[in-house]
Amino acid sequence: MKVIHTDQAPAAVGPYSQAIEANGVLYCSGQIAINPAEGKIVATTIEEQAEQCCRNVEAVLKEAGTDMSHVVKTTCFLAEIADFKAFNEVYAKHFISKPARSCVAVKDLPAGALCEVEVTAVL
Ligand SMILES: CC(=[NH2+])C(=O)[O-]
Repeated sequence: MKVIHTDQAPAAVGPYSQAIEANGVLYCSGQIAINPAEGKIVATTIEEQAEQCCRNVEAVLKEAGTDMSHVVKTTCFLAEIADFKAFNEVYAKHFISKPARSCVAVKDLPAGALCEVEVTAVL
């Protein structure tokens, strides 16, 4: 088991690692739209936040030596299901290989985020 950490993605906001590699699988924690340089969410719209989430995911994958094309499953959380279409438009630009996905709306997300993206990748 190996802990993955990069300063190019936000530091954890709770007791978890950015990702854990185990048996050839990379389990990534959910990414909210924290800008790693600012240490806080600066994006305001769902499109901007989805973009930042995807960039954060990409940074963690890169640190682990992989990329979006190796993602096999994602779980996406939205604070508002009304954002589904706008979220999808940004998401689709990043997850070209269309991994399996579950997308749900939840009551609240950490730090008041509008969305969160969690991925699992095969190394
Ligand atoms: C943001 C996140 N992944 C968490 O567990 O709070």
